[in-house]
Amino acid sequence: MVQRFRESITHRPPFTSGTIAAQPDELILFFGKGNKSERLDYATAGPEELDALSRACDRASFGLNGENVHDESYRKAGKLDSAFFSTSFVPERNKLASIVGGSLLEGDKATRPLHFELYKLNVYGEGSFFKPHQDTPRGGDMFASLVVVFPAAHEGGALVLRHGGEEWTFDAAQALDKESTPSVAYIAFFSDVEHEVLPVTKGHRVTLTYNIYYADDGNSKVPNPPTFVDPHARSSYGGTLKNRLAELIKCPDFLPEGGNLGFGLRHVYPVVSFPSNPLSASLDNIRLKGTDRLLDQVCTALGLETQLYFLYREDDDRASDAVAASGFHVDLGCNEVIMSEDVPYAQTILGGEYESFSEAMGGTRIYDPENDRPLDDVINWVTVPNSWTRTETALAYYGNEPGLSWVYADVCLVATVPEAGDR
Ligand SMILES: O=C(O)CCC(=O)C(=O)O
Ligand SMILES: [Fe+2]
Repeated sequence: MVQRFRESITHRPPFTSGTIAAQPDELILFFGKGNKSERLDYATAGPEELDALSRACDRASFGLNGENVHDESYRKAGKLDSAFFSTSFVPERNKLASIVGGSLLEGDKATRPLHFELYKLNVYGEGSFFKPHQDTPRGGDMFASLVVVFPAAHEGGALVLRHGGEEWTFDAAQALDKESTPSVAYIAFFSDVEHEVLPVTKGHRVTLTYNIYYADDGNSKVPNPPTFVDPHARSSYGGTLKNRLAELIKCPDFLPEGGNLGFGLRHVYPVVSFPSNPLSASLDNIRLKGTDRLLDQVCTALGLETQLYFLYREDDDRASDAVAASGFHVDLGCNEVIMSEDVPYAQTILGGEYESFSEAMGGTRIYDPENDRPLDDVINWVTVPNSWTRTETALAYYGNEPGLSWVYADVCLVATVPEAGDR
């Protein structure tokens, strides 16, 4: 059951979808092939204006064995290349780019800047569809596609996604119908996801498609990406997470006396250290996002208290050297210790005697600053802690030579499970 819960955290659907509010100017479209262009406002456009847009389109082709082919038994839709229309809807300028980046990507990938390349405008009139296919990558760093569906009245045209034996459906028409303010629907999916547009049964389904690329070499970092949980995740993925955790803690054999569950965070966060006191770092600035935020909410909703901790590892050579050299000798009785930020750093390092630790005494424990020793119960890691959010702390030590060493701490989340009778 722990395995099932763990999988519900790490196994995410390969797409993100939903609706977002659109500004009035984002719903204006200019299009045309000659010298004069036509103007269309999705907020007010009726069937005639949408028909005019449809007539301005070419027949959409698709890639088959490296060639563009027209085959209306495979794809029936109209298209305009980006040279023939103009829109002020720009994902990087509204919240969509960060929504897509923040919910599709995790870990250090989520901090990489993305480029959204406007690809085509498509009009799917009545009877239009696009049979199952994968999108042709247009360059090495393209990893996903984005479809934005504008609020033109239509029915049908749901997008069906298939990946790893699973299937999902996103009906943009239905999603837009539920909105009372002007909005667009969006869906972004990884390039290896097969997808299909079901036939439009009424009206006009007008979309913009974008190719999504990494816009860097993989080494640069955007320091503080926005906090976000996408609505799809909250409902379906969040629901699974909650059910699996509920099922786990309902079982009386699971941590009967209570205990701690530990989670590695799946996003990168900024950790601030204060220049006036290099031995302090703060968890205050961390606002959890994406999966991490969802997990925190799910734990809290099920009556588990949560807290962020710094995790110090014994297998960090430099830390052990520094500790050994600092002359403290308190046996921690475990090989990893985690502590909240209000533990002064000097105490942290009290865990000397690293060498005497045996595997049998192993495990991660929470440091108790009042008694200057770790608490008895260990952390049961549900997901492996990682080094995506890491602090470096300088530690001066005095041995036969004075020196300076760095100690690393990784941020993780711990949820406390009450004893079986109390949950
Ligand atoms: O319109 C859609 O939802 C998907 C379109 C598509 O798959 C494509 O243009 O490659
Ligand atoms: Fe496609």
